[in-house]
Amino acid sequence: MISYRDAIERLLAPLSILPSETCALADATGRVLADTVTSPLALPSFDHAAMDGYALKAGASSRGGSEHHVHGSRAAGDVGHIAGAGVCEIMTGARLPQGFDAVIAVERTEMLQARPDGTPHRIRLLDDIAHDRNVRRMGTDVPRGANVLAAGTCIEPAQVMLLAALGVGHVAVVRRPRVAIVCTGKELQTGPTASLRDGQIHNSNGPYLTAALGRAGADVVSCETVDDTVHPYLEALQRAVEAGVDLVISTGAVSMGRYDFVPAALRHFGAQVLFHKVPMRPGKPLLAARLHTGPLVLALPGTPMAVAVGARFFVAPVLRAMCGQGSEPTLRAVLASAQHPKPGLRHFLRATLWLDDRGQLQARPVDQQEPFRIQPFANADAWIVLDEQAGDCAAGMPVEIASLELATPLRLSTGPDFSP
Ligand SMILES: Nc1nc2c(c(=O)[nH]1)N[C@H]1C(S)=C(S)[C@@H](COP(=O)(O)OP(=O)(O)OC[C@H]3O[C@@H](n4cnc5c(N)ncnc54)[C@H](O)[C@@H]3O)O[C@H]1N2
Ligand code: MOO
Repeated sequence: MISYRDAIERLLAPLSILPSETCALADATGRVLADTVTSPLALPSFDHAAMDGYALKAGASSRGGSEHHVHGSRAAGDVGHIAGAGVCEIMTGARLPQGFDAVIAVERTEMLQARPDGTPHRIRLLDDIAHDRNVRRMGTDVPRGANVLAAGTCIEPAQVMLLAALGVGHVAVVRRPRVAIVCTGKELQTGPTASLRDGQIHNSNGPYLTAALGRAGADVVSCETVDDTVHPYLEALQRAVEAGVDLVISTGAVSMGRYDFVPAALRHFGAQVLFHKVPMRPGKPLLAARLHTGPLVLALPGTPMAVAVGARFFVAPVLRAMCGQGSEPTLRAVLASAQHPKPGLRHFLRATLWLDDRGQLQARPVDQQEPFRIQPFANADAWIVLDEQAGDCAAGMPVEIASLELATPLRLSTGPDFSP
C-alpha cells in the first residue's frame, strides 16, 4: 500500500497536458485556457466620460460659480470635432473631445439659458472641477499587450466578460479530458426508473460520476454497466480505448470478494498497475492502472462514498493535471467537534459548514459517516480531510476542507495563512 500523497504523485507524474483546440467564446464557459491571453486592446480603449454632464478644461476658469457657453453634445459612440471655447455636453461613455480633460456631472451645474430646442446654451458650475475628474482614462483597466489571463485559467462568466470586452472571439483551450465510465455489478438495474427485482439496486454511481465529471469540464463519452464477469468489462475497456478516451473510471469489483475481478482483469488486459489500495477511509481498495494503449484507469470501489472520494480526491487532480492546472489551493476551516480518526488512515468526512458569529468558517462532520450512506452526502456542504498523522483532533483546531464539487467553486488567491 502507498500513501495518498505518493499515490497522487505516481498518478500525476507521467501525465502531460492535453492538446489545445480553438473554441468560440460563446462556447468557452467551463473550458480551460491553453495559452496566456494578451490584450489586443487597451481598456478603456479611449478616454471617456464617467458621468452625464459637461466636458471642460479644468483650470482657473472652471471654478465653482463660473459660467460657460455650451458648444455641441456628445453621446457614447459619437465622434467628430467640437468647435468653440466653453464646455461640451457629454454623456457617460462618450469619448472625451480633444482639448477637454474633466467632466462635471449635470446635477452639479445650473442651466442658465436653453436653446429653443431645449438643449443647454449657457450653464454655471456649482463645484470646482479638477483635471481628470469623472474621466476614465484609456488603458487604466487593461493596458494593451498586458497578460490578462494565464494558461490554466478556467473560463467562467467573469472571464467571458473580460474577453468579450477585449474583442476576443475565439480562445485556445485545452481539449476536454475524454472519460468513459464502466459500472460493474450484476445487482445493478440500469433503467433509472425501472422497478427492482429482488437483490437489485439502482445504479447511482454512474449518474453521479456523469454529473460530477461533466460539471468538472470532462467529456463523458460513455457510461456503461456490466455484470461481474471479466469479458464484458474488458470489452467495455476496449470500446473506451477505441473511443480515444484519456481516462476510464470503473466502479466496483476491486476489493477482496470472490467476484472482485477487476485487478486480475486489468493485468490480463496488459495494464500496468500503478497502485492498489490506499490507506484511507472510505475508498481504500482503489486501484490505478495505465493501459498499454495510453489511457489511465481509475478503478474505484463500488460503495457510493468510495466513489465520491475517488472522484473528488483522485479523478479531480487527474483532470486538473490534464488541463494544465496546478494543484488546488488548500482550504481550511475550524473543526467544530472533536474527532478520533483511526491512526494511519486518511479520512474524508462529509461535513456541514457555517460561519460563526466571529466570521470563522466552522466545519462539523455529519454524524453518520458509513460509506454506504448517500443521504448525508446529499445534505453535506464539504469534505473534511484528516491526514494519516492527524491523531485525536480537538474541537477548535484548523482542518483541511474541500468542496464537494470536483472543480472547486470557490476561487482563492494566495493570501495570509488562515489561523482560527
Ligand atoms: N473482506 C473484505 N471485504 C471488503 C473490504 C475488505 O478490505 N475486505 N473492503 C470493503 C470496502 S472498504 C469497500 S469500499 C468495498 C468495495 O468493494 P468493491 O469495489 O469490490 O465493490 P462492490 O463489492 O462491487 O460494491 C460495493 C457496494 O457498492 C454497491 N455498488 C456497486 N456499484 C454500485 C453502483 N453503480 N451504484 C450503487 N451502488 C453500487 C454494491 O452493491 C455494494 O453494496 O468492499 C468492502 N469489502
Ligand atoms: O472504502 Mo469502503 O470504506 O466500504 O467505502
